[in-house]
Amino acid sequence: MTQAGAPLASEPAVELNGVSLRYDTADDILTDIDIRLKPGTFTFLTGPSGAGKSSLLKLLYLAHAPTSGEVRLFGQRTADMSRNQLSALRRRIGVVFQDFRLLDHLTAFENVALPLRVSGEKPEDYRDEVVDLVRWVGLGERIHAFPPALSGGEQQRLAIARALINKPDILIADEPTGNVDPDMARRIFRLFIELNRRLNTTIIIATHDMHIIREFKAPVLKLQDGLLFADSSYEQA
Ligand SMILES: Nc1ncnc2c1ncn2[C@@H]1O[C@H](COP(=O)(O)OP(=O)(O)OP(=O)(O)O)[C@@H](O)[C@H]1O
Repeated sequence: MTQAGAPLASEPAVELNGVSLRYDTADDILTDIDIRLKPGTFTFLTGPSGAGKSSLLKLLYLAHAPTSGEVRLFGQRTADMSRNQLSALRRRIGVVFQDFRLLDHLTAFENVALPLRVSGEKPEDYRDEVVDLVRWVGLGERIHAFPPALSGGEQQRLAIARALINKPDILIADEPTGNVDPDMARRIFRLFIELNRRLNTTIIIATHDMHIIREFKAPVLKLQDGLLFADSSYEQA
């Protein structure tokens, strides 16, 4: 089997083949989903509340395994992987969670640095990189603040910085503008677009926000009753 490493240019970054997901319920939450996303693409995932968006994202960031079908990332079949291989693959995926999951007792700087600290890097080696990233998301003045003292938009941007510190090949964000006003939502999306263009990061964003989808024209995958549809209506906006 291929080891975790740089994606082959010809392989999709994300590939789902006939994926279904059922929790401990009788019915499928997701049914027979096929997705292929090339490296460097930007994709929206939308659909009504309860349609299964978060569940689908969890399959992509390897928090759940599908009930049937296969999930491949960077051309590698994830079902056959050992724990170490899955951990290596997860390090290539940045996730911005719906509820941020920031640690309240750590400063903005420490929250962003945490993934590097956990992987054994020394503060003197990562300090500048963390400061640059915190500035890039517009929180340079708030770098020593603790999350409870930050606004919703500031916490959101801090969660984005933390998801990016490992320079992931894939960024997955679940409703990243759910708690912010339209101006802040636009500002956050500009960061995602810049990241996608500058670093060729593959980006998948679940959102209900049709204004954002229309404004930032990108392919849309729509979930409805557990089925996935490609929606090209953004082209007419
Ligand atoms: N761990 C779980 N165990 C059992 N059922 C679950 C679990 N997680 C989600 N569900 C159910 O799966 C369905 C899809 O939930 P999911 O959170 O994926 O939808 P969503 O489209 O992200 O919704 P929203 O837009 O409201 O966040 C819902 O009916 C939910 O209750």
